Amino acid sequence: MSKNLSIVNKDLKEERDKINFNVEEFTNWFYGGAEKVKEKKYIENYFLSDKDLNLELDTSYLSYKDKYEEAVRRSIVVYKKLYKLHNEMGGTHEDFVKIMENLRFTMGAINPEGNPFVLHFSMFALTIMNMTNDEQKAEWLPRIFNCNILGTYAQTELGHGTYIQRLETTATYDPKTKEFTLNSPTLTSYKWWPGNLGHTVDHAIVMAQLYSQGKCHGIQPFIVQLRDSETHKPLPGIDIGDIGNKVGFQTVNNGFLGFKNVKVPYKNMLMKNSKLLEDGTFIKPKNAKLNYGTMVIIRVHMIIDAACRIAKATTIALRYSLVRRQSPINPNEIEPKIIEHITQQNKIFPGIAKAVVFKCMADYLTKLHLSITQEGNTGNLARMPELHALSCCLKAVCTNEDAKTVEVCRLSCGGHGFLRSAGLDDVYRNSTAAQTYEGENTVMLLQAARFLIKSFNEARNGGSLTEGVKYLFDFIGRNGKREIFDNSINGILRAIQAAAAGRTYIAWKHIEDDKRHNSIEVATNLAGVHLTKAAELHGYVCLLQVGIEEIEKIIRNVSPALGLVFKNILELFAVDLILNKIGDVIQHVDISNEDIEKLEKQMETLFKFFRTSAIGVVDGFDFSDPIIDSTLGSYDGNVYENLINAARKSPLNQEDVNRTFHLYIKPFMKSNL
Ligand SMILES: CCCCCCCC(=O)SCCNC(=O)CCNC(=O)[C@H](O)C(C)(C)COP(=O)(O)OP(=O)(O)OC[C@H]1O[C@@H](n2cnc3c(N)ncnc32)[C@H](O)[C@@H]1OP(=O)(O)O
Ligand SMILES: Cc1cc2nc3c(=O)[nH]c(=O)nc-3n(C[C@H](O)[C@H](O)[C@H](O)COP(=O)(O)OP(=O)(O)OC[C@H]3O[C@@H](n4cnc5c(N)ncnc54)[C@H](O)[C@@H]3O)c2cc1C
Repeated sequence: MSKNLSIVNKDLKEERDKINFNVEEFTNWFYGGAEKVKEKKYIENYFLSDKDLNLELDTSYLSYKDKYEEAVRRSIVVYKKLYKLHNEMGGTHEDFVKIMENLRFTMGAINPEGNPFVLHFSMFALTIMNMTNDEQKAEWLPRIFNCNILGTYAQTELGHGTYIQRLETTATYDPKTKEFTLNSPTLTSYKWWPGNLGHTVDHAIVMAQLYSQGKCHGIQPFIVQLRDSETHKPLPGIDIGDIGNKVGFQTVNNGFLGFKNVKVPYKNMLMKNSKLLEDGTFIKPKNAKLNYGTMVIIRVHMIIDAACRIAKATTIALRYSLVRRQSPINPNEIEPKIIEHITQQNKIFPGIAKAVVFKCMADYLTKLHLSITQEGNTGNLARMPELHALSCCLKAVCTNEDAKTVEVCRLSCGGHGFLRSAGLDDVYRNSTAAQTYEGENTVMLLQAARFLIKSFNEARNGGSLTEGVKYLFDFIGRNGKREIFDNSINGILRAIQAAAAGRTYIAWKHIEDDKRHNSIEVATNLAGVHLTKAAELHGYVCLLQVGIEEIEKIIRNVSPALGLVFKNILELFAVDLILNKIGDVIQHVDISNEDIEKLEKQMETLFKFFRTSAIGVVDGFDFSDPIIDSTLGSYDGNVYENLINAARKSPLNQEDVNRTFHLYIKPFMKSNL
């Protein structure tokens, strides 16, 4: 852990002295082993110690244009170093991945409002790696890797982001010239949102409707050059720019893009899945959704991002709550640390538990993705729908929880939480953006619900179910009887499963009833609210189930003291979950008022136990001060000194009297109105 050299606040020190487990052991679990922690620290320090980055400059005070330019400058410093480090490490693909994984946090500290090259190293590179044939890989990958070209992923248009089947950009193939002609036939067909598109990149993967031999063959990916390699001027027929100020992501350079008769060579259509012969004959892919593959990979990655944002926000909120004193609980005693107020524990402790369980889920989903992708490479696509449903569901549930938790952390810091220097605003902006990008969350839940309803029909007909939805059999087997509640972790899991299955049944019945008067599609739309609730509950079932399985394994492999902390965390997650979903549970589970009161009491006991471990767990997330970048959340806890020092750096404080006094205020005051 990188601790700064200042003296640690005595209240915080007192808390750390009481930690009764090995924090380093927790950190090693969080990052996947001691070796990985060492690598992380080395890589972090390698980049952040570079004076050329000029991290002293607080970019939040800069203009929109200056922020972008500084973000580009800093990113180039980082990428030059990245290649140097990569060579030093041995230059393998694995080395590159290692550096990129660790840069995830470091880049956030360097460019807090977003990275103007993020799409090049994520969606652009991933699409080329996964959707090209061997010749295309050989042509493009070295140029991408060496950054001779820079690219983005241009799918969303002004008129359509969700319903991508109706994207309007066209790519019309002419077998005589062996070229595609790209056009944006309407205003709504303009690409709109792609990150880094505005002024940074010179290439893009463009999703466009393929027309060949007079027929439309649906959306296909094309590599398109947008800007001249020397002058960076837009190429003929390309109308391109930045979409303007946003709620967050100010330096990501999201852009717009229109095409007028832009010629693209035959070899630039990505041909791993769909194929077009030179004479214009279209050959369908094995599964039409294979072209959606990059979105699935990113949705899988988004679970760990959500876990880390929650970990960062709870670190800030907890450290502050152990230093801040206010409002005596007993009028005759001194003001306590605000964490002593049980409502404050209720705000922060469940968040810490979520970060841990989401991390377990991220590990699980990454492994599942790898194994289903390997099956796919051998031509077996059977489990693709399962992965799609699970990644949509968890992307939505985890980013919704993430945004909610980060906002609660801000509130838990009172007024100071509203300061930019508290460091919670960028985390929140990134969390809330994640609710929309890579598939809007309601839409993602509805995709997951589609899978649930199919599985429910399958279960009713005695078919087979994938492991994660087998609980639907239990519901059907109970034949209308309610699940009996028992107050154990597995009892809580069964209760949430019963609630998820019950809500799936309600949605299914709604559709069946409405189908008598409406088409299946209309009936499904009318059941939408139930469907999203069912999918959300299913997401919590998955989280708790995987949390139980993974944490049981962890407990077997760590010291008894840390094992107890993990047990405590799992129970916190489970009890918080059931209390938050009690309305859904009551509908389908035989649970008494006494049971609920017992759960509420159990929560208080869990808080009491976790009170001494909490600081160890957030320290164990191991965010160094430059990464946490917060006046309230630094390791030393010197909150008030940090706040006044940050305030003194405000540009307005660099002079005693601002010129507006002589220009406007004084004349106004002297004018006698
Ligand atoms: C890295 C940091 C920066 C990141 C920046 C963010 C970048 C971005 O935001 S890029 C743009 C992301 N855009 C999106 O995510 C768009 C969201 N929309 C979609 O994914 C689709 O339109 C979607 C899934 C909602 C609907 O797709 P559509 O083709 O209309 O399918 P639809 O007719 O509803 O049928 C769904 C069927 O397809 C299947 N399906 C859909 N997607 C997939 C998939 N990816 N894999 C497997 N199956 C799939 C479903 O299982 C379902 O099967 P079934 O019919 O058997 O039930
Ligand atoms: C920060 C950020 C970065 C982005 N980066 C990229 C990028 O790099 N590349 C790229 O191509 N795109 C990018 N996007 C676009 C993003 O993927 C889309 O905005 C997203 O998929 C949502 O689509 P939409 O904007 O069309 O929303 P809409 O679909 O118009 O959503 C509006 C409302 O309609 C509802 N709705 C829509 N369809 C349905 C339905 N079937 N059932 C029920 N409700 C529905 C939604 O739930 C929502 O409430 C980015 C977006 C953001 C915010």
